Amino acid sequence: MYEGTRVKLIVRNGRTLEGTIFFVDAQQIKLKQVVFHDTPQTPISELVVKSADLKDLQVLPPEKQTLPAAVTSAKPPPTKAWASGPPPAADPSAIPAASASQPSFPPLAANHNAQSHMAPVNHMPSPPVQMHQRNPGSQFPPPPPPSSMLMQQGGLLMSPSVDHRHVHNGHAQPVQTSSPQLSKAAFIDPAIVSMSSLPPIPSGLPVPLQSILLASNVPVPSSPVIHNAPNLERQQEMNPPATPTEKKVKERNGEKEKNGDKSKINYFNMNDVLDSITSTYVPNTRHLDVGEIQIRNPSPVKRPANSVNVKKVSKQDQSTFSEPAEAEEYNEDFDFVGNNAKFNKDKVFSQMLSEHNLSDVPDAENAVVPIESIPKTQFYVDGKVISAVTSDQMKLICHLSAQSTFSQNIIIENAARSICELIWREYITPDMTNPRVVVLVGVGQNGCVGLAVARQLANRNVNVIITRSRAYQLPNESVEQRKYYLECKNAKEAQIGSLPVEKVDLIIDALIGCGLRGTPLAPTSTLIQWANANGGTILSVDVPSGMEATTGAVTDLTVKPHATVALTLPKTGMNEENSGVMYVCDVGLPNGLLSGLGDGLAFPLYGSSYIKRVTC
Ligand SMILES: NC(=O)C1=CN([C@@H]2O[C@H](COP(=O)(O)OP(=O)(O)OC[C@H]3O[C@@H](n4cnc5c(N)ncnc54)[C@H](O)[C@@H]3O)[C@@H](O)[C@H]2O)[C@H](O)CC1
Ligand SMILES: [K+]
Repeated sequence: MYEGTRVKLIVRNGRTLEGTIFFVDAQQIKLKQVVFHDTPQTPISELVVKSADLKDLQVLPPEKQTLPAAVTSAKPPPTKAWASGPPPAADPSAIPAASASQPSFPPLAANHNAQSHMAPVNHMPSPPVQMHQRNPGSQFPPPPPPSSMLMQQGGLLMSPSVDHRHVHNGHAQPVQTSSPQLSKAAFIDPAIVSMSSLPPIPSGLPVPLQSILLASNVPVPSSPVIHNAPNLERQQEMNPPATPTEKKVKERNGEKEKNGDKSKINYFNMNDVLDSITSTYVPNTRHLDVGEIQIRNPSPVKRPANSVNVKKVSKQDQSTFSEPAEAEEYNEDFDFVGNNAKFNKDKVFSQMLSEHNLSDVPDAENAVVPIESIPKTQFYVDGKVISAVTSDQMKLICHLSAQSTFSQNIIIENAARSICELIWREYITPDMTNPRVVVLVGVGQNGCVGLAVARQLANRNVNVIITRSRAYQLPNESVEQRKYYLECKNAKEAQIGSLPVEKVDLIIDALIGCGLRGTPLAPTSTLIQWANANGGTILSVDVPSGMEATTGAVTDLTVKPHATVALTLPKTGMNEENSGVMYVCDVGLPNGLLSGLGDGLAFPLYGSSYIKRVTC
């Protein structure tokens, strides 16, 4: 039943994504139509999230079952940089049009100071409701408010007061009263329950399902989940025959008892849970036969007599507790939110087991996308969060700088100087005699930076050879930068076929940056293969050539660098496996120009250095 359900996940690296479930089992949730909230312009058609990588899961209401509209605005107009060479020949693996859409810059954090470009304090992933509120331009419209929706008012998280005693069509209907009150719910968003706040999952149960369960476990005051307890009673009266899962559960409970373990696994109907969540979000929908959510040792709490947020626990409600008690004990105000952690989660897992016989699940290991390869929007410099950008966002940065009166050659020079700072510190050291450096130069702006690095090194008597992937066809910065380089006394340029076979000391990979389209074609691919085979230390400019900057996707025709210096900001696809040691460098773009990108980006605090180490 949950196949086709659209869900919102928070994964281990703190990122939020939405997708439609098409398969779920103990190890994984397979999603299609996946959109990361921070990179909505780059939807991913299929994604497998390992259970171990899940932090939270929320089932979205039916209104959100469709993929957010793709950004259809025109791609950035061609810049001088893009005119630097014709696109590669038709390539079936070319990046689809969607990735060329106008990038957007969602805010990174509420406390980010855009004007000063100060790195914000690290923050926890925001619950969806708050995220929508913070990002009015978001392509994700907020869902209809759940009864417990949090509201942000005056910097405090507020929960609207809800009186559930109103009844419509025979069902309790939440009615929001006028004055929001600060409530306990302010600190627990029932729509997305933090797993860390809940007790450990019993062993032997399918781990990813805990998220579904936790997400569905919305014991907010007067939740329809609780209201439908009578249905459970009816169900129990009917005493249906035990399902295979139920049998398994009984067996396990038997074993537990034998081993002196008093805890019990309970049986749960997952479909009902998911339905119930939907009904929590969507007013006027039927309330469902969900009464099996159980609370262990629920504790009554006293509330002020005049509180409108009071919910009496009825006798019916008690059947939802795993250890039902005498009616009197609960016939008073009950703190459902406070008792959140006591709800029994196990039943859901058991039901899921029955629907997906785990022994039938194919070995999905190969299909699993490690969470590390999911694009990251945050990295760290000196312990502070900095943003990462997709290739489209980077193109927008390049476009803005190209459109401004600020000279491209200044950016190129700054990038090269910053990279040289690292080279002199780490890669060409005084103990080296006559170090040999090969600079692989592409036809775009990435190549320009390589040419400027080559000049800086040649000026200091380093034995430099450049090799271009292609001759330049238009007058542009590439032509200018090559001319400047060739004006150095000891400048050398080699044809592709005459590159040294013996190991060189350093290879500067400046073939392709964010302008990659599809798998590298010859002769660029030949240069990539040469670099990987040479054995010399490779330093990539901006991104390893041949790597898709947004996703980090690599092929056999991707440079495998020892280190990568990202220009301006790291790219979302970067990690230490595909990029080596990661650095980010200041290219000196005026910060007023960058503020035109919106206030969502956090830049490194460079201090006296122009290049900084980046960590995940
Ligand atoms: N503000 C900054 O940080 C700046 C960064 N810059 C760097 O410029 C690149 C983007 O420049 P662009 O010219 O758009 O693209 P590339 O240099 O990455 O290369 C495009 C070039 O590559 C060829 N190409 C594309 N795909 C293939 C392929 N599959 N096979 C072979 N060749 C391919 C194509 O012909 C294009 O011409 C950015 O990443 C930074 O590194 C700038 O310095 C400006 C400021
Ligand atoms: K590169």
